[in-house]
Amino acid sequence: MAEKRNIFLVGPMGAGKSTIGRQIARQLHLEFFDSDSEIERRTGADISWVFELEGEEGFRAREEKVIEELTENMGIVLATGGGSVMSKESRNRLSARGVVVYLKTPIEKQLARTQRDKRRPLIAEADDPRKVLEQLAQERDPLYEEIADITVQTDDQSAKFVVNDIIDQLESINGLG
Ligand SMILES: Nc1ncnc2c1ncn2[C@@H]1O[C@H](COP(=O)(O)OP(=O)(O)O)[C@@H](O)[C@H]1O
Ligand SMILES: O=C(O)C1=C[C@@H](OP(=O)(O)O)[C@@H](O)[C@H](O)C1
Ligand SMILES: [Mg+2]
Repeated sequence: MAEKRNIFLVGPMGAGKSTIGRQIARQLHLEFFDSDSEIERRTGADISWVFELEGEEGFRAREEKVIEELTENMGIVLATGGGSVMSKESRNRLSARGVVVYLKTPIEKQLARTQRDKRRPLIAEADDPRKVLEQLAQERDPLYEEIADITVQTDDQSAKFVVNDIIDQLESINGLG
């Protein structure tokens, strides 16, 4: 049997990492994790509360720890938070321990898909969410590119289409599918 490798989803807020990651896991019969959900489970607080109490720095430390531990697994799907690639350690762990799928998404789509919610304080509390997303993209896009094994555009494609596209591409990578 082929070695069971991990699948890690990276990309900006609203790219669909959590939604698509869960569906890929279901289709491939793999266990699914979401770094934000894991932080919420461990702290008993929602993401915006973690930001409020511990600042972004505190949240990033938790995120790095969760990624460190989850990347030790074998045969999981992990949806990361959009800022996880800011950590060099996390980038190294993600690229060493699985196939990294970058969900590339234009800011227009990100805005449409991200309503005010408790998981995205960086834009929920911003006066100009578009500007924030543009700044984050400038900083982070090269980091997503740096570790991506597969890049998928998620503009107008349905989540289902994106899931099938990723699974097709995973099948052509040695050891998966
Ligand atoms: N390909 C897609 N097409 C349309 N809507 C999508 C797509 N992918 C995700 N969504 C929707 O966008 C929103 C944000 O998706 P989510 O998975 O939370 O993104 P992320 O985890 O990357 O921030 C959700 O409401 C989800 O249903
Ligand atoms: O881009 C970011 O810095 C963040 C993205 C969020 O996750 P999603 O990418 O799943 O929305 C969440 O981790 C937090 O609000 C910070
Ligand atoms: Mg998510």
